[in-house]
Formats: sequence, C-alpha cells, structure tokens
Amino acid sequence: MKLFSDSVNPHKNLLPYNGTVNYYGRIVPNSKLLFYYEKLLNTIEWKNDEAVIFGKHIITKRKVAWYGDRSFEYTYSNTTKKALPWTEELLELKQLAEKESGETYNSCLLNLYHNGSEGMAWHSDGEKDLKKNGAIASMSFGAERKFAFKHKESKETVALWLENGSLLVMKGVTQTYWLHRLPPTTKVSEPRINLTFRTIVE
Ligand SMILES: O=C(O)CCC(=O)C(=O)O
Ligand SMILES: [Fe+2]
Repeated sequence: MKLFSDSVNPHKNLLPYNGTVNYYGRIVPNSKLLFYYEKLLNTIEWKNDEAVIFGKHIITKRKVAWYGDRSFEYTYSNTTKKALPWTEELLELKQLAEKESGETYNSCLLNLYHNGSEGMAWHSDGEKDLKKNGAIASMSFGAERKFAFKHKESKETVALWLENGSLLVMKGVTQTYWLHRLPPTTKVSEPRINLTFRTIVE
C-alpha cells in the first residue's frame, strides 16, 4: 500500500539546499472550494497595490489586502499598510494552515490575480517586519498557476503547480537564499486568489 502519491508528499523538501519548501497539495475539502473562493472575492477589502520603485509611484493591476491579529503596520515596496481584523473565513483558513503545517501565524497578505496576465516578479519575503526564518504558508484558490523558485547564487530553479485549495509552506532560510515568483501566462483567463499567512514581529 502506498501512503503518499509520488507527486504530493508534504514531507519531501522541494528545494535541493539552503531552505525548506513543502507542498501539501489540496488540503481544502472539495465541497468548500467554491464557498471560500466566492467569500474571499466578495468580502475581502481588495485594493490595487501601490509601490514606490526607483522613486516612481506604481499602481498594480493585481489587488491586495492585509489582515492580522492586531492592526500591525507592515512596510514593503516602500509603502506602509495597516492590517484589518480577521474575517470569519480567513480565521478558519488560518487555523487549517496552522493545523496542517504545525506552525502559527498572526497575519495574512492576500493577492487577487484577475487572469494570467497578472503575476508577481522575482522576490523574497525577508522584510524586516517578518519573523526571521519564520514559516510562510501559501494557500491558493481558483485558477491553477505555476510557481517558481530561483537560487540567488547558483540560479538553479524549481517549479511546481499551485492547485485550487492547496497549501505550500516555505520555511527556515528559504527567503535568504531563494527568490520566488508567480510567472504571467497567456494560458489562464480565470482569477486566482492567494493567501500568505506570516508572522509579524511585535
Ligand atoms: O501568489 C502567490 O502564489 C505568491 C505571492 C507572494 O509571493 C507574496 O505575496 O509574497
Ligand atoms: Fe512572496
């Protein structure tokens, strides 16, 4: 008897060195996928993301939102955001991510990609407000999209598909040594919602 399929083994580290990434596959029950997708689309306070890059004020097509235990202030891409209080569904999903990953989180950054033309460029999530080497749990709803890692020195890459209702966890020194991105694609026309649960230091 096989306990795990070869493709989805949450105990397997997807990175060859310098960090740990585990893919748990689809952890949200099928019967609840549409419920969460629609609730998140309709109840989250989505806003176009603003950033200051090379002194230029940029507004992205992708929408974002930020929620947390308290009204934390969080700075990234040279802009400061204030966390909103958890919604009922976000709290349920946070608890699910905590149960599966065996870690705890106190905030969540949400991204809404309307279609494949929207993505996220190479970056790492090692901002100073985040707990150093803290786990980041990434949950996805809607369109399946490719996700990739690239080592900052060797340039080695690792890629996988993030399925509807799936969980990916990045931990340890991953953010120090690896970049990640959500590549744009012409093949996807449906929206995708991503939740990254994180720990902000107080
Ligand atoms: O949408 C994703 O899967 C990744 C989002 C991400 O990397 C981030 O919010 O920092
Ligand atoms: Fe990220």
